[in-house]
Amino acid sequence: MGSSDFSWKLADHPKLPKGKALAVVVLDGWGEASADQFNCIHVAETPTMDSLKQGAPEKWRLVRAHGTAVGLPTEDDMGNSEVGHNALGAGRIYAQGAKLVDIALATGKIYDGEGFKYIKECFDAGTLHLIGLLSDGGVHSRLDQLQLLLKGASERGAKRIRVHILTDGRDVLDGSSVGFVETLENDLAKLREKGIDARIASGGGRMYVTMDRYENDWEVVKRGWDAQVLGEAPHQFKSALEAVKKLRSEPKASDQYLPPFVITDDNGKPFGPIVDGDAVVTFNFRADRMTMLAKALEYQDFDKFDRVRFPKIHYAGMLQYDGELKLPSRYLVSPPEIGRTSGEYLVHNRVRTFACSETVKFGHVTFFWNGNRSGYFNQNMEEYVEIPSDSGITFNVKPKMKAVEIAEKARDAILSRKFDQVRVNLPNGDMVGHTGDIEATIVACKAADEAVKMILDAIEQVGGIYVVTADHGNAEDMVKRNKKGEPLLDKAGKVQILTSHTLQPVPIAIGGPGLAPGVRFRKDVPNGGLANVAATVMNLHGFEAPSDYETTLIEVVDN
Ligand SMILES: O=C(O)[C@@H](CO)OP(=O)(O)O
Ligand SMILES: [Mn+2]
Ligand SMILES: [Mn+2]
Repeated sequence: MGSSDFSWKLADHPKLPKGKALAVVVLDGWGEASADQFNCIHVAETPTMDSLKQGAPEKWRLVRAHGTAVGLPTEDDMGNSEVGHNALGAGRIYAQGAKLVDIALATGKIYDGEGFKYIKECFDAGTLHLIGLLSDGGVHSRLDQLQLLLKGASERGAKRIRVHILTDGRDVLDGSSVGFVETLENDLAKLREKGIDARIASGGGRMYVTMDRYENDWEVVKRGWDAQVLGEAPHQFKSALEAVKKLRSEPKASDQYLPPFVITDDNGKPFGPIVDGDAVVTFNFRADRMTMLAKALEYQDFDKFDRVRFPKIHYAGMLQYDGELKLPSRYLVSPPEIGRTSGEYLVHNRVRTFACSETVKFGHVTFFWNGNRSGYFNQNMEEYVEIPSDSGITFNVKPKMKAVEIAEKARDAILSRKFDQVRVNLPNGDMVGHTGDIEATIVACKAADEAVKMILDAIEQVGGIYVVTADHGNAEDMVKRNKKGEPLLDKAGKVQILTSHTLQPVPIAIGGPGLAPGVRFRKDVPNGGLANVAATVMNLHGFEAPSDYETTLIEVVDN
């Protein structure tokens, strides 16, 4: 399509009417898996979702939510919120950050770009700091990419390198941090043999240090800043391996929540504070949990916490994390250019939109949904409501989270008749699933199901339509399994709890009194994935989807 003949105007759907209130409900971390005691969705009372499933195959089906269906490098890559909501909102499959970084590293293009050149300017006199999530989870970052970057930077003149690690345990098994630190320590020792002064300088668990999101709790970022930039932390160790082993031995310790630590020399002096003249790369490719640190590293004017020092550094992100804010301004790899998202089209076609979640997932139905773009397309047509999340807790303590509050907001928005689309994310299955607490996750799934019920009841009242789906799996499988699907046991004979997302497909259900007779799921899109949902939603608003969108999942048959 040439830019001259481009139009935001969507063609009318030949059969489906406009003007029906449409609820789009995304259950975060709600996949479909076989029914056993580790499937919390199965164990929980979920009468609403169960009744939707009765509509199969015409009104309920499964869609793919992992791997290449959402633009990830391989079919072994579990789904995640960023790629899931990107696909749901954009209606097309983009090579995502993980893959783009792989390509840039494999071709060496990463080193030819403006971002790396900017970083390299500090290599003679300064230190190169690499900050990010240390695991092979592939959701926010990947160890092999860090390894390649270390190699590439050292071959291109970096003489002094400091890695600031964030331990995972959320996209990978809890306890795996020890192995990842060992691997990295070995790599850095090899660099030292080559005369490069390379070390781990600081660390902490991702959920307690640095990787907050959507400004839920700036204290998390501050803890990281103190360790990474100021070289100050409540714990000092001589090595990172000693640090994670020792801190993990505390009661109730977990990789996700390790306290911040710095590595010091024999005199107790931290190895790697960030100072004037240094270069910094945040090596996560995923946006949401690096945006806050990116602001702290980049913005001259900043009042979220006292930075104490604001070093003059050359900072680049692995990717640009926010396309609207252009943050960070320097980056090593260009992000996927996710344009012409369904949200933008619908606004241009007078579809009034309401979007809501609680803080920890708020950006999922706004920022991710709109292609990693913050803010409104058109303030007069859209309203985004954020319900403050609890902060400073792990969500197994309050597994109901704000499900009722989100559902109430959605209900009120639907009943107000001011909106054509009411879109929500219900976080429970995912956020509680990540804690690995099975009892709490069962409570979480029930709460999410009750919230769906409230929203569907409101749709019933206004004669509307609903689309209920999910972004990827999590709560439907809480245990690590062997190839035969049997739970794996650890050395002590206990099942290995799975805190991560899964490779499972997710359900999608359509219905409501406003759904035109004869609308049903097509049979000829058997491999349909999340990217097929946008065209489906556009149809239900009475429009044809743009021709380059992934095909719709529905058809209208004459009864
Ligand atoms: O919490 C997160 O950052 C990820 C897991 O790493 O979960 P989600 O993709 O569901 O946001
Ligand atoms: Mn998610
Ligand atoms: Mn998750």
